Amino acid sequence: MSIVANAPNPLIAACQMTSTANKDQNFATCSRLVREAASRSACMVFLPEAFDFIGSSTEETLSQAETLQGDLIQRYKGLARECGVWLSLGGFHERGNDWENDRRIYNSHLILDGKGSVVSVYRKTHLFDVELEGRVSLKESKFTIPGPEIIPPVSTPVGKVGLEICYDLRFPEISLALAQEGAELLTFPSAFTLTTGLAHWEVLLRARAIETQCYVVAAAQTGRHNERRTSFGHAMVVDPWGCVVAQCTEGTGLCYAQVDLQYVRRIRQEMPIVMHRRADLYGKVAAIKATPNL
Ligand SMILES: O=C(O)CNC(=O)[C@H](CS)NC(=O)CCC(=O)C(=O)O
Repeated sequence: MSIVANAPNPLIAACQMTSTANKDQNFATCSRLVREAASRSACMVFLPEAFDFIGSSTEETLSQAETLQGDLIQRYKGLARECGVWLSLGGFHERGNDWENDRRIYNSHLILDGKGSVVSVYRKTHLFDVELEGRVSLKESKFTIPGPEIIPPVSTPVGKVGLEICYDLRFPEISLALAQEGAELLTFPSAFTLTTGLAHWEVLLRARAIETQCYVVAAAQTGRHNERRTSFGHAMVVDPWGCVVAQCTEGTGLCYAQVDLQYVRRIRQEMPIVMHRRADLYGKVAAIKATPNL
């Protein structure tokens, strides 16, 4: 144990919640969680994908989408300012550029600073189009535009934060790219399905932490959102050695972790995997193209 009284490592909080279609109710839940984290001196709070709402149909989802200038983000800006905390708003249903014509959205992850300014926006690049017979059927691309780019890590009071969302977790290339650009923490705000979460959630998060030597912060949706959607939960923080250092219990709540950037540096020094990478060999893997449906 090394809790140094005069030089505490900054504290972060990862949230877990059950969004419904009711935006006001979800905001009330999130603002309670953020206030609680702030009262315990967390300096950055991470909210999950779809912290704004989870609709029970495509129509309901689209009808509630807003722009970054809309009322909801305005309210979150006020919350960040009032509490003086940085916020990761992981997975906002953002109206796309050509909304009037195509009614399509982005799945957007925003970072707000402690004054309430938007300092970064990442739009989810890998969309969840998955059909597991009798268990999972989601086609995100039906109403979502894939983000065009990876966003460089953002400097925050807890370190350089790389932005991802949920299903991005399954594509190690984006995590490696963010680590290469200097990320010290990777974020995966999520709404993992129960089926895939049981099988894959923790092992994927720990793998991304170990291979990038980053902290991994994964806020999560949990429980039953409507008659058709249930999420896995298990919001957690993993340290750069792959240890789960915080995890939420059942239901709505938070878990806390201290971020030790010295530890990141030490692990990278002791096991310099970046130096050992054989980039000369992997070209073919990175270049694999999607093949048409089998
Ligand atoms: O639909 C919304 O409103 C918000 N978006 C989501 O919940 C997204 C797309 S449907 N969910 C996932 O990516 C689950 C990934 C997953 O479960 C896995 O990779 O196994």
